[in-house]
Amino acid sequence: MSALDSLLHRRSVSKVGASAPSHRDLFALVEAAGTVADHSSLRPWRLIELRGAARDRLGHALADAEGPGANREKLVAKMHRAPLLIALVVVHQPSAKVPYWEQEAVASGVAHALSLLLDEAGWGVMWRTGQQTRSEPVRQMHELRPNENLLGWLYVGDAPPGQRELRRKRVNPMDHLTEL
Ligand SMILES: Cc1cc2nc3c(=O)[nH]c(=O)nc-3n(C[C@H](O)[C@H](O)[C@H](O)COP(=O)(O)O)c2cc1C
Repeated sequence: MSALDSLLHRRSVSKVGASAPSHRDLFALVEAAGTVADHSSLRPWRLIELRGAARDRLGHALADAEGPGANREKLVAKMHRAPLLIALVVVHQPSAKVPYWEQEAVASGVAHALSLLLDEAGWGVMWRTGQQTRSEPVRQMHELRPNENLLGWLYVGDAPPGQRELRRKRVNPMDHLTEL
């Protein structure tokens, strides 16, 4: 499939099944996603796989971040919407030339590319975040270093069988593209 076709047919899948790509399955996709444009090739990103009980620990960290009113059970259950969560991490590299925002743009590009590649490989994927994404308990649960921040998680599992739902509405290029 061409990049054009892959993008036009991509859909986020909110309800996925119990199978997920293995650690090894991800290698080729991560290698390809890592080819995005990257000023000074700083590689300012990394990914963390969360499977099994790691998802429970994330639910508890989100509940800790929310405080006393949190519905802990519900938050833990939400982390089980997919068998694999891939945490997206921007790793800020010291650089006089490349500011932080450019490095976030690179990490975000990797995340979009990986999401597209997983979709093209037949997996169901959805990028999710939440208000507590950059909270201290969630940082600690991921063992982030001081120069790292989360960009959310790709929820990955097998796509439901049958015809894929087509994109409801495409953007109108004229609304987004101008000339000077
Ligand atoms: C950084 C980022 C964070 C997102 N967080 C959420 C989220 O927490 N919950 C949600 O329902 N959708 C979230 N989305 C949107 C979905 O991933 C998805 O794009 C949306 O449901 C539209 O579906 P589509 O990708 O098929 O157009 C997020 C997207 C991005 C890029």
